[in-house]
Amino acid sequence: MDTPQPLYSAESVRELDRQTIAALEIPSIQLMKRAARAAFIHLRARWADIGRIQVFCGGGNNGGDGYVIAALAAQKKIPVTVFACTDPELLKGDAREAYAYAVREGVQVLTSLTELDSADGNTLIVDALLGTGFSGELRQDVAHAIERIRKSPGPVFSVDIPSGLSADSGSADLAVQANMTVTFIGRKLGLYCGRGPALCGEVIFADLGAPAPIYQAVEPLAQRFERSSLKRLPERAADSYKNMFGHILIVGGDSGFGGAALMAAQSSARSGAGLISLATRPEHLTAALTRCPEVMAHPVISGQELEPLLEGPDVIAVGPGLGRSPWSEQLLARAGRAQVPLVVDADALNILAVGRVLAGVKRDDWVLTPHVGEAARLLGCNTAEVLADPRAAAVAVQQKFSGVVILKGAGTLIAHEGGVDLINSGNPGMASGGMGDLLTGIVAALIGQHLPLVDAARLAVWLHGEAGNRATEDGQRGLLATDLLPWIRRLVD
Ligand SMILES: NC(=O)C1=CN([C@@H]2O[C@H](COP(=O)(O)OP(=O)(O)OC[C@H]3O[C@@H](n4cnc5c(N)ncnc54)[C@H](O)[C@@H]3O)[C@@H](O)[C@H]2O)[C@@H](O)CC1
Ligand SMILES: [K+]
Repeated sequence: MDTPQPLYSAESVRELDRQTIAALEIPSIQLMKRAARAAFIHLRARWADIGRIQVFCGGGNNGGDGYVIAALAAQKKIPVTVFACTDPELLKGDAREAYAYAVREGVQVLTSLTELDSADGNTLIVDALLGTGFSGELRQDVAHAIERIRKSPGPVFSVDIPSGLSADSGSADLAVQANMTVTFIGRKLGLYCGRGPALCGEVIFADLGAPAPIYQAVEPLAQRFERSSLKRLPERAADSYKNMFGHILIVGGDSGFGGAALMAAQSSARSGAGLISLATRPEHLTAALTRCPEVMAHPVISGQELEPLLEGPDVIAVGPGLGRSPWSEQLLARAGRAQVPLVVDADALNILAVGRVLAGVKRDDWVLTPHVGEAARLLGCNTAEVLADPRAAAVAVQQKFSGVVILKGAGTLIAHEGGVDLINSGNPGMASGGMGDLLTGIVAALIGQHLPLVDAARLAVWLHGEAGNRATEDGQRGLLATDLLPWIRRLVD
């Protein structure tokens, strides 16, 4: 198993920069030149035949990287122009030195956007306006430069991070939309969550030769798990029997929402659960048994009828299609008292947020799976606040309710007692009804097969996204949640 990738804050990467310079015993301008060379190599590999380059430079060291890249392009006889967003006279330190280097190499530096030729499809834009030093509201002059980059028809290459994207949170108002981002020394969390995955294009990491021991001393914000770093289910013994792999009870499916509970049951089944029960409105029984006869479907018209069903299962997943009616509240209240691990999703989270049911309850043995809207309700804030810092929101939900919190998104965050994990899998085709119900069923099935809660959450998020990717052979639009089921089965072993 590989170790996960650490994801850092801007402040931590600055510390890594300092430690790298000290450990390598080189002047800081040399590290800047390394960064620019690494960026230039990737840029040339991707756009070997580009006609010309326009480099947009800011007033800090990210701009400094840009000036060095411009100098390297000039050395290779690629037509290159710099737009200096900050008057070069105002540059300091390494950035000033980098500017002088570009001028020595004959690079034309313009200080007004009106003087800059319009970019065409054969113009590569190098975005070196803002890196890890960006904070607060965008200044007008930089905003104009970003708008200009966004209008250019050709490819865009971002140095370290797309300008306007927050390295710490992945939030952005106005930001550069890149085709490729080469990021230095430490991976920034913001590249992988929130708006990051949509803005960065392909992300390439260049460690610039930073020695491995420096990473020990700096705390990351999160750990990124990929397929190779996930704990998997063990092989099954030849003499296995169904009771070894967990009995899952799915509770949900109020009138009008029967499909959600059924899909959670189906995804549990396809993730290897030994036995599956479904507690739902009587009107959904025939459809459930027709679609998935392996499921033991039970009609419940009140919380009382749920009571005997709570005796058998090893894991209970409550929420898919649960609704918010008195029936829904009764079911959540009963399910929430069961002494087995719980997976809590969808309307169960919305009911929890209101606080009439399970008020003040914290459990170490539950997994909460909110999307951004549900997380906002759980925290009593609005979705914009969650989007402004999804990691902080995931941590806040975890602190309020304990257990494991899966905050779903383009970069899904998993907050637990040991820290925060991030998993990028899936695609925009998965923005359709029923996808969350599948995830709930997968998490429950993996817990039922004895993975610790955090490992179950990680593997489930990856499986879910990867199944979504595999299922897009026929396109992303029109992808249905149930299209993922065969893929979940193929990937779970
Ligand atoms: N420190 C080092 O050792 C290295 C740094 N490198 C580069 O340096 C970058 C960090 O450099 P800096 O710390 O100088 O910071 P940046 O260059 O990322 O940002 C500072 C600049 O952004 C402007 N700025 C900040 N907030 C703004 C806002 N809200 N609106 C508009 N403008 C704003 C500041 O006025 C300043 O001009 C990294 O991202 C990386 O690209 C690389 O050269 C590798 C080595
Ligand atoms: K940048």
